[in-house]
Amino acid sequence: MATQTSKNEFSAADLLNSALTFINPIVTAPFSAIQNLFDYLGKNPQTAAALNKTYSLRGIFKAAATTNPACDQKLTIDLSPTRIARIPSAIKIELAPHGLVEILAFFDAISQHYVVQILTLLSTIAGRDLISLHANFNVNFRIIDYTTATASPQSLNGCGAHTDYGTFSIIFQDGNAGLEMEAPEAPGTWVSVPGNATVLLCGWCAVVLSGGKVMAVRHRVRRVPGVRRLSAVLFVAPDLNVKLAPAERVDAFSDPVNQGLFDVRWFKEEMGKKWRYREGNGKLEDDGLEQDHDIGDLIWKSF
Ligand SMILES: O=C(O)CCC(=O)C(=O)O
Ligand SMILES: [Fe+2]
Repeated sequence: MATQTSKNEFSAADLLNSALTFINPIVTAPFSAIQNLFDYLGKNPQTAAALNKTYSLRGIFKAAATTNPACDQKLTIDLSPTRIARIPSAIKIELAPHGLVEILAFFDAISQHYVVQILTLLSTIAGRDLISLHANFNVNFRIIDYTTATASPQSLNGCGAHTDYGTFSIIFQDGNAGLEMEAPEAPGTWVSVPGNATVLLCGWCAVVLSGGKVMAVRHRVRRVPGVRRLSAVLFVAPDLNVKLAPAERVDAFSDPVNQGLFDVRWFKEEMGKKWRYREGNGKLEDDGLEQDHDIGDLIWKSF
């Protein structure tokens, strides 16, 4: 179960024993800059459209929540290094004073401090070197606005239940509660995470690469109608060409996973299809569950 005390530093034992670890981050997330950037793009739809054109494959600023009541009721901005590299300098210069510079500096500081440190701890647990599987810095920096100006103002659904796809994620919150984790010992029971906590949790890739020694935790976000909540998430995943397989055969894993038939690129795409469906068009309550069932079926052996 989760440790309730935040720590400056944490150990492999903390990660091993908790589905979710509370951390006391070296810097706090710049929520006024985050709010500025959302507000600016909301008021300047031409800039938002120009920004999205630069990464049309998956988008950068996703605002479906304001038009489509059937999706998660939030806005997101994805600032992965690949996306940032493609944004023309004119747009970067326009957005710089509206939060972009501060937000990127924050994510840089956080990833420089934590990525290798946490991969080192996870390597101890996994009994294999995970750092070499993360050589290409396959990360995403996401900011999220659980806005009140939403297509479905009464909806409680901010983000449906899911397990992150990658190795680990660090979630920063603005003080407003809403994040919930599923109790590992009582599936279906949701425990709220305090709104001012910063949490570290692991995803599917960590489970598989560690041969099941690292736990991933299902989580979701409930909205409070009328309350705006902001969060910032660092997602860290293995390189896209890494084979999603344990170092040694694990009986509980499916044959394709044990044989190394999937790579991270394929897995991300597979999860992404279901994710986009949910973010864009899905039914509200249960599709996170469905997504996890489908992914669980790929990974675990069926008995
Ligand atoms: O906004 C949050 O607190 C968590 C978001 C999340 O779990 C995700 O985007 O994967
Ligand atoms: Fe998540």
